Amino acid sequence: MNAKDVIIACDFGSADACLAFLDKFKDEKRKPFLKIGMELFYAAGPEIVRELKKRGFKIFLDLKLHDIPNTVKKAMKVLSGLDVDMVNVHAAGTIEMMRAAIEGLTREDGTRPLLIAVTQLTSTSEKAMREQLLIDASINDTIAKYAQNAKEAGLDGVVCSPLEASLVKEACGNDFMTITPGIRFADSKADDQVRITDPAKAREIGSDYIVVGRPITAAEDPVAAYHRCVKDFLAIDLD
Ligand SMILES: O=C(O)c1cc(=O)[nH]c(=O)n1[C@@H]1O[C@H](COP(=O)(O)O)[C@@H](O)[C@H]1O
Repeated sequence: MNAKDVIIACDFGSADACLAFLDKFKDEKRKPFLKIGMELFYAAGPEIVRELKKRGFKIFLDLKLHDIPNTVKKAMKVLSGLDVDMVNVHAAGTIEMMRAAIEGLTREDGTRPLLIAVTQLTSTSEKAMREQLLIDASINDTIAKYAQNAKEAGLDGVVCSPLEASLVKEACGNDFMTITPGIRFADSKADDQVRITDPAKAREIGSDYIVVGRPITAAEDPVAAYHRCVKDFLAIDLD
């Protein structure tokens, strides 16, 4: 069975802001799994990744690569050297691009970080997909197909909304991982997310990892919000 965890999206504009946020978690028994996305990586560079690895955090480096296969392969080789735990690409880059990503990511000793593919962003509605991207298939069929492509390329799983976790498992098997942003507590606002649900429902549908940003980072008490996610998603009481 896949490991399950809550990943905090550290979407901050500087290393200092991120480290100040993480200071709030310094007395926690459970070290949170962290996601570093474009904002923090572009602001603080690889150094913030090294610093957080040195502090013992697991890191999902979310740079959503999407380019020609050769470029993705070479970029992945660089990211692999950062010793992160998980990285991602856009499945829309094709099976060839995803295969190149794995090649670049695989180190000389055969090890590599987990590689997952974004299917359709959780901010995309079926209407936007149809009218702007000219994809006529349903969201569910599109996600199942992109997940199958990712599996065929040899990836470990996909990013999708928690609402689609069970259909990905049906299409690709239980071991194929589902990493699911688009998490909101029933009493929090959706912001720019469209395909959302709460941590308890994500657990019920079968997500392996939930990715939670603003409901934790913008909360009055981020540690309490993290505990709430862990309790609802993992049934572990940290209080
Ligand atoms: O790849 C991702 O992590 C991702 C894919 C996706 O489809 N939707 C999505 O929201 N994300 C990321 O997940 C995080 C969600 O943040 P919040 O909306 O603040 O919880 C952000 O850092 C997004 O970049």
